[in-house]
Amino acid sequence: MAAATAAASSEEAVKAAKVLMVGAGGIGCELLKTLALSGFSDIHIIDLDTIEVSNLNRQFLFRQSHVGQSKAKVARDAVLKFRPNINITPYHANVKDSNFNVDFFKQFNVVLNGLDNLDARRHVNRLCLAAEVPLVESGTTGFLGQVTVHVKGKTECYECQPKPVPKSYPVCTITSTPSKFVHCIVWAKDLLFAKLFGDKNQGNDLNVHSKDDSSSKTDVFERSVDEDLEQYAQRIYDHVFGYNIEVALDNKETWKNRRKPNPIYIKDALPEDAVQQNGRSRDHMNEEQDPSAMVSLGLRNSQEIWSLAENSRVFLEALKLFFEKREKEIGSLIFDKDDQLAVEFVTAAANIRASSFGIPLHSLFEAKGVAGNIVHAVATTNAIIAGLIVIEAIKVLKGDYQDYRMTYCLEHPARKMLLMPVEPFEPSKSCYVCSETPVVLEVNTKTTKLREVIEKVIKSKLGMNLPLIMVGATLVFEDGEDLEEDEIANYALNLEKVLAELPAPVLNGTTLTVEDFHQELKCSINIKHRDEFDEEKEPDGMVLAGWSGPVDKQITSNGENRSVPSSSNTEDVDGTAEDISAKPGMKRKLNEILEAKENFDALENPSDVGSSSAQVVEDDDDDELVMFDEDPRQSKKKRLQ
Ligand SMILES: Nc1ncnc2c1ncn2[C@@H]1O[C@H](COP(=O)(O)OP(=O)(O)OP(=O)(O)O)[C@@H](O)[C@H]1O
Ligand SMILES: [Zn+2]
Repeated sequence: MAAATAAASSEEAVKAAKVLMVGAGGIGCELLKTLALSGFSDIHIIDLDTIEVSNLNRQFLFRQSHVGQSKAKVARDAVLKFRPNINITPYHANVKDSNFNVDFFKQFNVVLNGLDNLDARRHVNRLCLAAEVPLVESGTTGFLGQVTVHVKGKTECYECQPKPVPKSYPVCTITSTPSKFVHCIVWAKDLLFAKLFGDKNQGNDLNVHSKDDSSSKTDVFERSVDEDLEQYAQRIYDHVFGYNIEVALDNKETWKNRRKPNPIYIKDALPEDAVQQNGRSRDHMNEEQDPSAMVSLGLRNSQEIWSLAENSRVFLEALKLFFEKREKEIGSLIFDKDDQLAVEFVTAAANIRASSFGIPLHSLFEAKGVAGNIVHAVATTNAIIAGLIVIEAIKVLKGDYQDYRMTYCLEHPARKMLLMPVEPFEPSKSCYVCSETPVVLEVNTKTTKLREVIEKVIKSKLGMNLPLIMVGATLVFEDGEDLEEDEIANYALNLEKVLAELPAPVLNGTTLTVEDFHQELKCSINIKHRDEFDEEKEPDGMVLAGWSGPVDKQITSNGENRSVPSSSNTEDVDGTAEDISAKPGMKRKLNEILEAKENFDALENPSDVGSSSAQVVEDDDDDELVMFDEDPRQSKKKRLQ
């Protein structure tokens, strides 16, 4: 649907508009209210989630009695109470569902995002481009926030600019030489928790060897059928905090210039009778309640720092509770900051490890913040951002593209400005999403299987869900539900073939055409053969150039990238608030405007972009502040005229 004519008044434009809101969370609730109060009368809302207790502090359209119900539907009902004559159409669904296709998007004059994850944001960006519907995109992280406008052919799209890569840690720091509490948390969460309760087939760098390795091939983390749970919990404790540290100490070189860790065995941390007594009061626990080590141990204050003994008790108890009360989930658990028992386990494990390495211990509340990459949401920021979304939406509806602004909400006023408007940029000519520019993939075509290219590049980096891959006129792979059996078998064979041996061989100079019909995105990948890759620097064994998307990773190096699972209610790392630092032109402008050092810090660190709970708590003092240098690309970049 074409934007209204430039001559339209704001009021007329608003009245005539049909808008789609994606996300009815922290920003979404504010946005729906502001839209309704601004005169919008045809609003559609998509949100896949149901209301949780933790949403109630800021998602003010929801009440305790709504917990468990669809956010989109409850938000609609709440707003209709004070604006009964408007139309609000809720969809309790994932925006990535195939019925929300290009035709669906085309019915709207503007799309407004109040999302909390990169995956969904990219998807909406692609559909808006395909449907030629303007997108107003937003995100907040604590006090920081931003609203950006994306109009095909006029401004850059959401994916034109690279998003900063979230902080990653070398695996050896995590597994062997932690120096900060966050390193212990990553170890406890991504290695130990994953090893004990997650998918056993997943790679894991946790050292699981025992000294007489040659004789014992068994995984020390496996619980044998007849092993008493008490014994098992103590054995794991002694293995990871005692034995593994002793093994690490054997490597004298490592500790030449570092403080040596102390191995901790359960007998040192807890007197034997305390081990026996542990969790004794559990019998009084309410069976209805979710199992909690804190409850069964009578620990009440999540803001208090537990002693080593208390952490040890929580560790043993939490481990036992997982096996006793949540056995069915073992093998498929993924750490979730809202899973109390998981947070208790990770806090205790991180603290015991921190004790060993002489790192200060932290409370469960703090540990949860670090583990969940939580920056506490600020309702006011969401309200400000929602207001700005509506302001930009009205400009879009009126066709006032000269006046579009990307607006950044800062933590501290600089030259009395708390809201900083910046003119949008033109679309990037090298963006594979909104321009036809091919990307280049350097890969060893003789050893790399098609499956690896699909997983590591096409799905993970290019963000395609259901790709179709052509080499010249030959279709080598297709994903989707409507395939014939022989096609499925044929593609399965191709997946396991190396590129050079595909029915249409992929060699140096070959161009792959990749298409995702659902996203209506088509992209060319030019192949460049390379024999060798640096395992440390290029762990994927392939390098994608001309790609500007972010990578959600927590641990890098020695061959492994670990993805942070992306889901709507976790804190996907993505780019909004930090886009600021990623825009070279903006940097210069910011440099002129901002003086306060805190503003620079604030802009460099936030990571999400989620509308509320966002991201990466990064207190790394060795994190260099990226200074606002002149970027050579800037001279080529033009402001929107
Ligand atoms: N793919 C998607 N389709 C539809 N809605 C989505 C999708 N991804 C995320 N959302 C919705 O976007 C909203 C983002 O809101 P917000 O950041 O406040 O998150 P939240 O899950 O409500 O809160 P928190 O993450 O702090 O617990 C959520 O309501 C979420 O359900
Ligand atoms: Zn683009």
